[in-house]
Amino acid sequence: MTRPILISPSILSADFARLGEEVRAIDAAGCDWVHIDVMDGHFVPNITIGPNVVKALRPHTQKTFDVHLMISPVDLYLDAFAQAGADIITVHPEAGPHIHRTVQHIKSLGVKAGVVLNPGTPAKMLDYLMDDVDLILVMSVNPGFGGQSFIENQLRKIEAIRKMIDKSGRDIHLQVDGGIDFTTAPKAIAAGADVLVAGTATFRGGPDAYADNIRKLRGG
Ligand SMILES: O=C(CO)[C@@H](O)[C@H](O)COP(=O)(O)O
Ligand SMILES: [Fe+2]
Repeated sequence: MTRPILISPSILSADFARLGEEVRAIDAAGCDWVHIDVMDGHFVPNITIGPNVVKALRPHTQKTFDVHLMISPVDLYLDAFAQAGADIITVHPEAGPHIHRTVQHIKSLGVKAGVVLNPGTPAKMLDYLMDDVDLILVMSVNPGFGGQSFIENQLRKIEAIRKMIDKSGRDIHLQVDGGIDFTTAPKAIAAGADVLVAGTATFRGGPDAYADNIRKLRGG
């Protein structure tokens, strides 16, 4: 089955001194979504941005803001990211005590809810979330940094989750994040992913290269 492939560039690899311009540039270059990595220096060993920056970026594009929260405890900050303009909020089950409650909370804010699995987290933990999630994200690196190498055995997890989604009959995006480039993108798509996050591979070469990079990642 062929499904549309969406590209969500991670702005972690953008020039942070010119973030608004960078978001406009990837929008003009044909990205589908904008992936925003939020890190707290506690859940992951890196610190990035908070809701104020998301809010400041919101006027620069109308594309979907795909916000990947790597913060713990996560529940305290869901409202702030929704108010800042997130369209999708994706959370790690390890970042709070009650993942089912966290998913309901996100949905109650009128935002789509994603759940993200670290490389060591099994697909099985999704069993009782399939009725509620809008997106499942498979991390193909350990979270915290851009520019890491794709962990090949996550392809098996993507295949397993694709089967779970098809069986559910629900419209759930299957996203993959980490080490996605022109070699690994086709493997992730073949395994069943329909949304590719790519930081390094989108922003490599500067603004003149973004459109080409996005087109190649999509398989065009
Ligand atoms: O969430 C993360 C890392 O924790 C990612 O979104 C990275 O930002 C992806 O970067 P590349 O591997 O594509 O460079
Ligand atoms: Fe991410």
